[in-house]
Amino acid sequence: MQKYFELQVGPLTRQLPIMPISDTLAIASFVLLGDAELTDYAASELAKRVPTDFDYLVTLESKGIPLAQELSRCTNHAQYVVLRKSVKDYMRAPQTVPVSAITTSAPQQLVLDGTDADRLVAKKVVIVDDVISSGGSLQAAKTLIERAGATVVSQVAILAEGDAVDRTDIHYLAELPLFPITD
Ligand SMILES: Nc1ncnc2[nH]cnc12
Repeated sequence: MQKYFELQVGPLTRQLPIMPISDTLAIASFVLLGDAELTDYAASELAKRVPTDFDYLVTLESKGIPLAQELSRCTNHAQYVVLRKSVKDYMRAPQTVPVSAITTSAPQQLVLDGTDADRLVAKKVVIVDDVISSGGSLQAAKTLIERAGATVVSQVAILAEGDAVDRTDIHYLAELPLFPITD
């Protein structure tokens, strides 16, 4: 029988299906894409937690994109930057770093388009994502942003998962447990 974790974010409740991702670990599957209500609520709350003075939000493809869009609107920022998972033909001088993520077994990469890298030179950046878990994606994002000559002034997410709940260098709205599989 399908098991669920009840997630509470402020006044909003969601039933997240618990899905195995390996022989030993299951996660409560949090899919922000398509959840307009939660995206808007989370953005309005995160807007209170980001510094007043920053230049760009930077998010990671793909689940962070609607959140960055709405958070940009809430904080009056006309543009934000999306770090992609693959190099596209239309990119100029893309820069890549390897990344390991809890939900993807195959090696992944994170890509910053050179045009976006130029925009980030000497800028103050807030990284925004849906979930921070192992921190692998966040670290890769930070590496790309700093290589471009920008400074990360804050890191925010809707959820912190597993050990990320103890991090003091991120702001988040709710905790998400991991579910070890024992038999
Ligand atoms: N619990 C989760 N659900 C969806 N994506 C994730 N990425 C990291 N943890 C996740």
